[in-house]
Amino acid sequence: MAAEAVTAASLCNFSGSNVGSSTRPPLRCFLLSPSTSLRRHHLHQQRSLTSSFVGAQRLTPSKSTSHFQKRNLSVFAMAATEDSKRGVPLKDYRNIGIMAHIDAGKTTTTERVLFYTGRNYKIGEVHEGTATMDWMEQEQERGITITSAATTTFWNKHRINIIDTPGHVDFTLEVERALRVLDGAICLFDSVAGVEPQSETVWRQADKYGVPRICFVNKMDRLGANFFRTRDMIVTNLGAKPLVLQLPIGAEEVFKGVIDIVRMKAIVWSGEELGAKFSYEDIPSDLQELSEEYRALMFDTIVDLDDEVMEAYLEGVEPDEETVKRLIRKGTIGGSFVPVLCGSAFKNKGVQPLLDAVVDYLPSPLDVPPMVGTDPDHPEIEIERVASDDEPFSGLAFKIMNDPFVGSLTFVRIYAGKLAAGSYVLNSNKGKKERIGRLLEMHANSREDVKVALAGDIVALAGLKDTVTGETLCDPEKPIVLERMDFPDPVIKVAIEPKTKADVDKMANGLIKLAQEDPSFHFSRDEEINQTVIEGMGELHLEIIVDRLKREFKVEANVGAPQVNYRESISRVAEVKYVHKKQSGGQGQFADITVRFEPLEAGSGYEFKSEIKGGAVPREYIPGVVKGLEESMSNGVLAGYPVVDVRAVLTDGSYHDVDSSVLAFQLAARGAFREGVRKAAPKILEPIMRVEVVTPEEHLGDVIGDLNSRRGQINSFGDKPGGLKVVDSLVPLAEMFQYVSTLRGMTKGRASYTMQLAKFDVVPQHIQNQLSAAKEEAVTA
Ligand SMILES: Nc1nc2c(ncn2[C@@H]2O[C@H](COP(=O)(O)OP(=O)(O)OP(=O)(O)O)[C@@H](O)[C@H]2O)c(=O)[nH]1
Repeated sequence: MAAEAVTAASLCNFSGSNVGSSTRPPLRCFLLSPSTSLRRHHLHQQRSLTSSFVGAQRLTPSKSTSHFQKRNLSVFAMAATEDSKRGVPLKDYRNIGIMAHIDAGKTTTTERVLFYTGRNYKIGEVHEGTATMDWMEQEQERGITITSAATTTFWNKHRINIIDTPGHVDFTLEVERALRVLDGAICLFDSVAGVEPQSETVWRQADKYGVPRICFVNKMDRLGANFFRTRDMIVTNLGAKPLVLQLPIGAEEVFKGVIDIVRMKAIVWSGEELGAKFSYEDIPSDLQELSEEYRALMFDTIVDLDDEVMEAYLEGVEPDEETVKRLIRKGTIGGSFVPVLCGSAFKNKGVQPLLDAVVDYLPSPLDVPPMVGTDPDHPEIEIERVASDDEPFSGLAFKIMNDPFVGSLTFVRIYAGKLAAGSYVLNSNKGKKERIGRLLEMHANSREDVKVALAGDIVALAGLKDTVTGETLCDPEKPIVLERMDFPDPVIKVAIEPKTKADVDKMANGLIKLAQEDPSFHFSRDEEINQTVIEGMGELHLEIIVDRLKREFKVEANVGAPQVNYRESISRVAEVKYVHKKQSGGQGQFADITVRFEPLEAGSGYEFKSEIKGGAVPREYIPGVVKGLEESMSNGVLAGYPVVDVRAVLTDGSYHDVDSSVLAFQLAARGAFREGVRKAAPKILEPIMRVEVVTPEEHLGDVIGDLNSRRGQINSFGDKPGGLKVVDSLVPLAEMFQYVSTLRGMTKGRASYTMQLAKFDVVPQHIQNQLSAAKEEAVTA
């Protein structure tokens, strides 16, 4: 199977020197970004805004909520009072993720973290395909991490929950999901490749969710490793402010360890095998001056965060280690800067200090703003949940996985309160109760049944029936809907058919399960062409779905050619009067409506509004109009694609005392839609992808020529270390199928690309004609 990106390793066959990048720290004295409190206030507001926006869109749960509340109150209360003694105080929790570009070493680093925290008994190497985090078969075969598995581990009496996040662009939704439930993150970079395109995407996503980060410059042992260049790229490519807390001792094959700028000590590893010992030593004399410069720079940066410390510092008193750590922690959590560390996960150097930094600098659930949700029955009312065991139970389901042993597992981040096995909770999005069968704490290669989970925990629940990703589970007595995630609509689809008739039910069952796990995956039955269609975020995404059908659900399927998810919309306002009349024999049908169709901003979807006055269309018939219009919206007039960004306003109409009915108005609405949309200058829209290609300079001409031939629009060019060029472009998705093979062929496998949805735009007229003709052909066939 073709992966959509070529590995970073294959790009970087240049020899490493520090060309163009100074080891010296940049000039001191720079302005800090907005103060901690300001930023947190902003973040808080941002979360609140999102939640009220989402709340307004959400369907209100049915009345059964309150009935259910009464019935199950006692069960919940009983279960929650069971033994729930907290082993680790909440302030010592770290819920973190590891984010990176593909192949930067996320899986290896996670594996090492699990080894050094003592939970991983037998370590797996990624290249041998046995890494324990990659527990799905095809991940092992492909050597890429697709799903986020949550793993609990312990370091220095701190409980660290790690959520593994995927690096591949087709799985950005997984990254978003993980970011939602994290309190902090490690951002990994390959010290040879520096900041790569996918890291930029993930970095922006982390900005969106206000996730504090520390950076780990990995692979310092590789040929071409360059710590300082990566630090510079954190400034130029990510617009972030790095705070260098470690300097490498050597690089490439003579990489020995790191200098700890906080303690002013060298940390040197005795070997490179798993479990190699390290010792604190004096800083090598050739690095003494540089270390002092970076220490001074660190002081300059952190003292700004505390007036008293600043005053003392200006008078020549350096803050002590405890104060330094406190201020680094404050600045990291407040987003003033990002600590930068380095090492080689593969060669077992730098992992323990990285774990110390997670504990020292990343936030606990108490350090981030309280979770804000809404009242299920009154979405306009906001409710806050402080991270505490004493608050009502509130948790968010962020991942569903099919486990071969336990069945379906729902991963939940508990924001507040306690959750007991055997208790009942409320799924407040659906207004349905769920019984908690088993509560499992997940480790990389083992799972532990626990009786009670507490605020801050990430646990897997077995036995839930109705809950899907993104939904809230809460105390039935104190219902809350936490923010829902926005899931992008799929951009690509393929027809799929089981190879044997006997597999029809099995396939349907598999598709239902997979769609529950992954909200960016949709499937539907197209009765017109008698086919099942699956939709997703990219070719690889759908290939993996088909692969999982085969492996997990034992369904062999034939798959059609991928197709783009086009949309239809209108360009101008048009009003139409439509009369539906049938009055020959028996009961007649009569409905008369006037509807105005108005174009809306991109991304607005579809809206209906009634401006009927004086009962021109009686109230009981309006649902008929709504239904008729809604049905038509899924089938545009040009080529049958869903219609978006349109408001339909019912402005006038008339009815007949005997012959009018809901059905007659429904049929009139369909007619009004057909005529009205035709008058409103309909258009077909296509997904346009932002495509970023990184290529050696000698292939730049070919890459650009090829993008142009794909209707691409080149936005900008840039330089990357090692004579690489970056081309930033917008290309219609329809032109990007199998791009990976073309790019490989054209550049001898030395270029890579990333791609994500940028916008929907109007297709050229000749393509519109082709799509309309194809639709007509399919209907007449
Ligand atoms: N030389 C060197 N190689 C490393 C290091 N860390 C990881 N690698 C190698 O880099 C390759 C990719 O590492 P992974 O850990 O799979 O990277 P990943 O970021 O999890 O990749 P995806 O799962 O595809 O996102 C593997 O062959 C690793 O052995 C390192 O510190 N030094």
